[in-house]
Amino acid sequence: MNFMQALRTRWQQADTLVCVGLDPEPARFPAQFANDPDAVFNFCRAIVDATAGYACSFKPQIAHFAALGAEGALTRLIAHIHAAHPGIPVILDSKRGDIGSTAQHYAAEAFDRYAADAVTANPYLGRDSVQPFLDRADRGVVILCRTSNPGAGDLQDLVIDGRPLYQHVAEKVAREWNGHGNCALVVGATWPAQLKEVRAIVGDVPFLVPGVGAQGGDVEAVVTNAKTADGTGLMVSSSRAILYAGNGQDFAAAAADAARALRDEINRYR
Ligand SMILES: O=C(O)c1cc(=O)[nH]c(=O)n1[C@@H]1O[C@H](COP(=O)(O)O)[C@@H](O)[C@H]1O
Repeated sequence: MNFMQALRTRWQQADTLVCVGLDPEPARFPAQFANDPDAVFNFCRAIVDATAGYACSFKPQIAHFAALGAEGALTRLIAHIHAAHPGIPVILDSKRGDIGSTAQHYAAEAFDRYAADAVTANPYLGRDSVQPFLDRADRGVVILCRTSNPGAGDLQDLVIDGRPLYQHVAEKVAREWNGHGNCALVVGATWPAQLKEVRAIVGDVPFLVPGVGAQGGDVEAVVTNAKTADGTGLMVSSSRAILYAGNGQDFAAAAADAARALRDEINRYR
C-alpha cells in the first residue's frame, strides 16, 4: 500500500486526523530516563505505543535526533513503528531541498536509510530539487507551502503576478508536481485564512497542519477551514503538547490523554 492509501485507510479505520510529532528533547524527559543510555529511543517508543490508537501518522523531526547523534535511535524507532503499528505511516520531517543530484541522496536518506513513508520537502529550489522525492510514487512528499512560524510571511507572502508566493506553490504542486498523486502540503495551523485559501486552490490534496498545541493554533478554525468535503484531508500535527503533557512516571498515559483529547476536539468539527 502506498503512502496516500495508507493515510486514507488510517483516517477512516481509526477515525483520527492527529499526527503525533516525535521531537525528543532529553532535558524535558521524565527523571526515570536520567541514566538511560538509550533514553531517546525508549522515551519515543513509549510515546508511540501509548498514542498509536489516536494517530493517523507519526512525524519524527530529524534534527531532534541528529543533533544528539541519535540517528540510530531514529532508525530503530521507525522500524518499531512499522513492526508494532503496521498501517500507521511515518513522515520524516527533514525539510530537505537541494540541487537534483544531491536531492537524490536526501530521498535515499528518507526512504531507504530511514524507511519513512513520506518526507517533508522545501520547494524553494524548484521542481528538479523535489523530483527525486516525487519519483518515489509509493512514498509521500509533503511540501512546505505556508509554514506555521511568525516569519512565514517574510518570503511566502511576497506578491508575484498578483498573488502571494505560497499560493503559487499550492497551485504548482496540485497542478504540475502531483502526477503520481503523492504530494501533500504543509500549511500552519496558526494561519486559518491561508488554510482556507489553499484548500480552495488544491482540492483534496492532504495538508500537514503543524501549529496546534505549543504554537497556539485554533483547532476549530483549522478543521472548519481546511477539511475536505468528506471531513478528512488533514494531518493535524502536535509534538510538545503531547510528548511533554506529563513528566512523571505516568508521562506516557498523559501523552495518550493529550492525543485523545486532540482527536476528539478535531472530530467535533469535522
Ligand atoms: O514541517 C513541519 O513539520 C513543520 C512545519 C511548520 O510550518 N511548522 C512546524 O512547526 N513544523 C514542525 O512541526 C513541529 C511542531 O512542534 P510543536 O509546536 O511542538 O507541536 C516541529 O517539529 C516543527 O519542526
